[in-house]
Amino acid sequence: MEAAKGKEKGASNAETLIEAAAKGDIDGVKKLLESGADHLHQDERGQNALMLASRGGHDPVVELLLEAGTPWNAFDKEGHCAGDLAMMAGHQSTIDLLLEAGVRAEMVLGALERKLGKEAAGPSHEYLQQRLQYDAASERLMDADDRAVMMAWEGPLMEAHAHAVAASGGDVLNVGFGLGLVDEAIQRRSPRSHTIVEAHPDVHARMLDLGWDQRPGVRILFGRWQDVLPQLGAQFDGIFFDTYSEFYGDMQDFHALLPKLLHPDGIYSFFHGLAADNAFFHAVYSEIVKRELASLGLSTQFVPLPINVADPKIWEGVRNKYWQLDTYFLPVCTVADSALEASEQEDAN
Ligand SMILES: C[S@@+](CC[C@H](N)C(=O)[O-])C[C@H]1O[C@@H](n2cnc3c(N)ncnc32)[C@H](O)[C@@H]1O
Repeated sequence: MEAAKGKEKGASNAETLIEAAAKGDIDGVKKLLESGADHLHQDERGQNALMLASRGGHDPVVELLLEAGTPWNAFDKEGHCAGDLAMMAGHQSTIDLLLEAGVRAEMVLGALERKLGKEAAGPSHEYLQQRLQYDAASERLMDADDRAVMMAWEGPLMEAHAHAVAASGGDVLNVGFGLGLVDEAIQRRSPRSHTIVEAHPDVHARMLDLGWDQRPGVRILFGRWQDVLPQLGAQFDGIFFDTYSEFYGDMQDFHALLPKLLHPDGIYSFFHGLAADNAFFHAVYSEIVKRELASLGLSTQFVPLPINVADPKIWEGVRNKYWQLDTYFLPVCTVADSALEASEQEDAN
């Protein structure tokens, strides 16, 4: 009887906490947290106190709940996290608070996972042993599980990536051939040299069938970038990276090669599909990758491009609807002025 009463009181305290958070009642929220109210509790719509405080733009309450340990990344029943609700309501300072919390949490988690070697046995090797299929119109490259490796709707994005990394000619490196969309767009810009790294035997065979090894300035390096790039000893004016079935940790490893691979005046870009099934998670990962590239001496700008892949026909027969958002943030990375100054200073000494 006593236990049941305690449980009832706990539930009603948690509901009161949600109400106080929704109103931005900081004193009420403080008192309820001190009395042990459950800040993880979600109401019938799946919303918790942090989500409601975020929707209302009540920054002091949001800060308090984050400090109390409410996770930034819980979802309500409609699939929205606190950051999505703040974004929908247009509360910029609340978005910034949640973004910072998300970035910090994910960076710590990522570092921990890497330390524990959780990503070591990645799916990449499995992928490289599967048979791939190009459809008749060359609009899709599918793996053996009906997952799309690359789709033609990305054409305009690939054109924009090629423009970013190859507009001024020079020596260009592309990692991952897929449908060859970005490589066609790079070729149209007549680069001095055009190096393509591709690991999958079926894709490599397709490249040879299409005569890519005969194209002007083209050099094909067949193998995983992890194996072929470290010993390359060349610098590029433009680099594009777009692989498949790899972890974020692989991308971090690739980025660690950039100080060697990228010419000081060069431009780096990558397919930015990080956490692309949720707008707020995507923003968190945009910030994480930007900070990590900054630690390698690169400065990143994201160029927003509208994108519309809502038509279900586009995804017919595809198991992985890997894009859900209406804006693509195209990354353009250059060597930061501070990194250039530091290297000039080193040369002078
Ligand atoms: C998404 S597709 C690239 C699409 C390409 N940007 C285009 O414009 O069509 C990814 C490509 O990366 C290749 N790939 C995957 N892992 C790789 C690795 N570790 N090294 C080199 N290529 C890899 C895949 O076989 C695939 O051809």
